[in-house]
Formats: sequence, C-alpha cells, structure tokens
Amino acid sequence: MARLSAARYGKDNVRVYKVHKDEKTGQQSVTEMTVCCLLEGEIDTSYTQADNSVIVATDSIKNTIYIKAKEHPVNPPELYASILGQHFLDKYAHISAAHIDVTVHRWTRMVIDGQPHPHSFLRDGQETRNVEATVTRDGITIKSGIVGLQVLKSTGSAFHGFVRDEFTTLKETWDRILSTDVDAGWTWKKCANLAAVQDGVERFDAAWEAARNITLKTFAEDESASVQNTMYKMCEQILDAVPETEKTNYSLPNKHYFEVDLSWHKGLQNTGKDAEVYAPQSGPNGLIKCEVSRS
Ligand SMILES: O=c1[nH]c(=O)c2[nH]c(=O)[nH]c2[nH]1
Repeated sequence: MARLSAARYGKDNVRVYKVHKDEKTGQQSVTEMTVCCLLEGEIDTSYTQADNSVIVATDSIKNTIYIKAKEHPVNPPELYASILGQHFLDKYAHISAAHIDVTVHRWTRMVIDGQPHPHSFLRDGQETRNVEATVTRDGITIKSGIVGLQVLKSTGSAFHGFVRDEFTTLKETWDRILSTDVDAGWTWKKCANLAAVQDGVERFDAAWEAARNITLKTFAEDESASVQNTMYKMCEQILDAVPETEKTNYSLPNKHYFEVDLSWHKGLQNTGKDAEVYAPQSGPNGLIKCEVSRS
C-alpha cells in the first residue's frame, strides 16, 4: 500500500520588478525579486484521485504574485512574503500553509558626478537578500538571510592544532587567505498573524543591515582561528543585535587558495613568507555550517 505522506505545489522562479516613482522629487526606486510560492492543504486527492477541483492552478498563483506586488509594498520582503502567503489562506479554506521564498537582487543607485542618479542602478554583486515565510492559521514564521556575499581577506586567518594522523597532509598555518561566499540566516520568533508582522516592520531592514555589517566587520577584524570559530562569533553578535530572533545560522564554503612552488624556475621563492602568486581552487572546497540559538 502506498500513502501520500507529503505534498506541496506552486510556482517557482517568478521574476518580479516593481518601480516606485516619487512624484515630488522625480526620483525612482526599483526592486527586482524572484519568488517561489508553494501551497499545502487538503490537496491529496489531486495526487491520488486525479481530482483537480482542489487545485489552485500554478498559473493563478503566478498571477497572484504580480497582483499582490501591485496592491502592496514589496519592501521589506518579509512583509510582502507574509501578505502574499496570508492571501492564500484567507481566500482558500482548504489551503493550510503557504511557503513563500523571496530572493531580492541588488540594484544599487548609480552615483554620477558625485550625485545619486534619479533612475539608474547597477548590479554590484550577486549577493541577494532572502526571505522564507511560512504562513499558516497558527501564525507566520519568517527566516531572513543573505546569500552569495563574496568576501576575501589576504591575511588575519590561521588554522592549526587540528587532528594529525595517518590521513593528514595539510600543514598547519598561522597566516593564510580566507575567502567565502556568505550564506547567513536569522529566524524570527513566530508572529501570531499578519498584523504582528506589520507591527514594527522596520525591524526587518534594520536586522538585515546589522547582520550584513556584523558579517563584514567580524570577517575583516577577527584574527580567525578557523571558519568555525569566526562564524560562531558572527552568530552570537546577530542574536545580541536582533532580540526578536530565536536563532541564526551560517553556511560558509572555505574557498582554498593554494601556494605555488616556483623554486624549480631559477630558484623563484614563492612559498611561506615569500608567497605572492597563488592558485585559486574551484573545488573541492570546505563547507562549514552552524546554527546558534538562544540558551
Ligand atoms: O577553518 C577551517 N576549518 C576546517 O575545518 C578546515 N579543514 C581544512 O582542511 N581547512 C580548514 N579550515
């Protein structure tokens, strides 16, 4: 016997752009995001009995994403995701959960001749601001984050004292390059309803800015003993800075840069204290993850 033990469906990769035109100043602001919206509920018969009467078509879900972006603010993304998810619960009695993922892409205002340009923007990096909201009739859980923020420090990182045995070839180092693509998240205490998300809505932008600043400052200033220890310090500070969060997490690849021994060529010294030219590695890479909660 088979049993449908989990099911959700919806539209993924819905790309949305919204412009805000300030009539007074003539300044325009833009937001570009990619949205995924998946629904759960009493939809089992659509899988098990070909009963399409319980299906809100994924095409209609896509339309709803655009309509809600028109009717409501898309910033902060935590609010837009909550509004969008709440719509599906309010509209369809048989839907019990809406899972909304929003990925916001960077469009940073250009500065031309020292002045912020009123309507021109540049993509300054692949970094995105990410939100995962799960809306149910019991409340709204939101996880916010940063993905794809690429950073490198050319010194101020060590790695020694690790297990040495018959499997070990890595040398200990007191000075190495540290580089990663930051994937950071912070999970908010559950909101009872949409009004609770809206109440003090500025906390979402403030938390994103704090988390980003903490990440960069700690990465730059920490005399890193390991990726593990540096990311833990970041997590602790985010929990301190954003009291409405219950846990925080990082997932950091350790992007290796190998020294190149060039001594075979006319005795060129390029290792240890003489290292200047390195070979960046595309893989394999370390991958270090953690989640830190309030005790
Ligand atoms: O910061 C690090 N953590 C590790 O677990 C590890 N493992 C490794 O080979 N290099 C590093 N660096």
